[in-house]
Amino acid sequence: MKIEIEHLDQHYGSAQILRDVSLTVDSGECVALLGRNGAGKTTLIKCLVGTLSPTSGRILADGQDITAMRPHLRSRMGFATVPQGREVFRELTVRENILAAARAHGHASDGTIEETVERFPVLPQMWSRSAGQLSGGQQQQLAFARALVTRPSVLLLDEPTEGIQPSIVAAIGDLIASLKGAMTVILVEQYVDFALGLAESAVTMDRGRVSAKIPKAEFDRTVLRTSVSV
Ligand SMILES: Nc1ncnc2c1ncn2[C@@H]1O[C@H](COP(=O)(O)OP(=O)(O)OP(=O)(O)O)[C@@H](O)[C@H]1O
Repeated sequence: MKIEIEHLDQHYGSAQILRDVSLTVDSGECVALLGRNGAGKTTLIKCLVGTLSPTSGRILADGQDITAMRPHLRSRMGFATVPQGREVFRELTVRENILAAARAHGHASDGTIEETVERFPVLPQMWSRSAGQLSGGQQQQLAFARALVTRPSVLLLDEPTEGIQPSIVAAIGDLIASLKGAMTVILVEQYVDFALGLAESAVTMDRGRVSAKIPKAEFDRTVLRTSVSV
């Protein structure tokens, strides 16, 4: 699915967080969204998910204006997210977390769950545990599985490596690499090398503004790393 963000502004009260953000992400493209703490990356992701409404501007999905569309309808349309902090349902079991997402999209019994869970060998071992008992890395894998059982066409990832041990980071990197081309991916990351290793293009965000999109061939010639380091 192609995503077009046009002149998006967002405010929290009187504070302007997003400033005239425009960005086009082609169908199947993986774009890295980089920037310091507080730059506005999560706010932009929430505008795409639909949990925040922009003050002005438009968001188009395959040409359809979805700016005012509610989150569950965007989800049905093919948007899925792995939010910052994972936000798994801690009181529910691993199975229940996955089943709830799959069921909401009509994929409870068509083989999608089995096919998805195969990608995360740790999850079947934890199947009946409550999600709150899982380690951070295991919860992150559950959050990915929960997103993927919806068979998304757009995957919005908000700092998937945050607070995760290196072995799981590598597994998450392999997973994202395997998804490339099959869905549009917007990858918010502070871990610049991880993001640039996966993305085909990158944008940096600074005080609510995004840079022009930088193609992979130009990653080394840009100031991407320094513009993000804290
Ligand atoms: N609910 C809120 N009310 C008021 N201000 C907020 C709220 N949420 C975020 N902000 C502010 O909006 C700005 C952008 O925050 P946002 O979380 O989008 O940044 P970010 O680039 O994702 O940073 P981080 O890497 O820390 O998650 C920050 O100045 C933050 O303090």
